[in-house]
Amino acid sequence: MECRSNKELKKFVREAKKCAKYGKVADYIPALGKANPNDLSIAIRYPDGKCVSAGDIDRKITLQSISKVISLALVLMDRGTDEVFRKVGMEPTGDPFNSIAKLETMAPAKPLNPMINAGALVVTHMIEGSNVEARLQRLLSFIRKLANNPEITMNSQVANSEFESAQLNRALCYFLKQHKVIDEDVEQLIDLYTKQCAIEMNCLELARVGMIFAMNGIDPDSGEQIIPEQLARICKTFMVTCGMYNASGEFAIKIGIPAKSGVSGGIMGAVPQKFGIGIFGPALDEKGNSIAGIKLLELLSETYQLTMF
Ligand SMILES: NC(=O)CC[C@H](N)C(=O)O
Repeated sequence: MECRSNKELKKFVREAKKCAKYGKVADYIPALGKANPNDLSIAIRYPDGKCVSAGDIDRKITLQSISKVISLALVLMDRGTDEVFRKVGMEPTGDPFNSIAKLETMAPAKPLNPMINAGALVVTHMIEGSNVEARLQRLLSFIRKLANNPEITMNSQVANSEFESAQLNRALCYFLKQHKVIDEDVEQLIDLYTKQCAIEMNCLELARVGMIFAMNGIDPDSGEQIIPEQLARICKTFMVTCGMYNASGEFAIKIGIPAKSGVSGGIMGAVPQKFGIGIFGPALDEKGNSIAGIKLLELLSETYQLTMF
């Protein structure tokens, strides 16, 4: 059984919205602090082209940490698994996404996984190109293909706002540079990383990207294998084990689908072989996940038995 009507989805959104008041909009990136905590929207994109949605689905949101799974797919395609996993690990962490603690206790200083900031910075470091602009364009053209919109771009106001305030991410970079995990100029890497996080799209496009992962890298509209199957599987596995930060275990038990969230309040879901989900609900819980977005996924998972376990 699947949700195939906007009306039904609206009912779930109304119910899930009730818990938005218990969350808080992220404001450590000042530009994100302006979001309305009561917003909640969702789109579901099926491989047969059908789409159902509820809420303000034209509103664009910045990807933030959702971009980590996309940059990982690109870098795995460009450099192969051996090179990538020499520099970043495959294990979940019980720490918050921006924590520096485990880096210090790991020898060599290898970030535990690509979904925490330390690991994502290493992945972004590996995006190929001669300068920041060329590397950003490379990532953007990949994302435009996944979302099927050649106009997708980044929000420079949000990028600048994060660039000004990303001192913790700078600290992670300097630590990684000291230990020779990265070797580029830190300001340059922060420039590219904050631009990557500020790439924006609406829920429908986010659901389409989720669908490509759900379909193991195939674009069902064109039949093209955009991401090799084995690499799409790796990305989905990280979504399950680390995609919801240090709440990934509870999320796997309660909801049971590969998903990746971002501090803008976005969640991208990939229900294997079935559909992609894009959610926007900016009020976050204490771990940085959309509080109403998780409730909404819980309701959907219960109703339509979406768990993959
Ligand atoms: N969890 C997130 O979405 C983090 C992304 C954000 N740009 C940061 O690095 O802090």
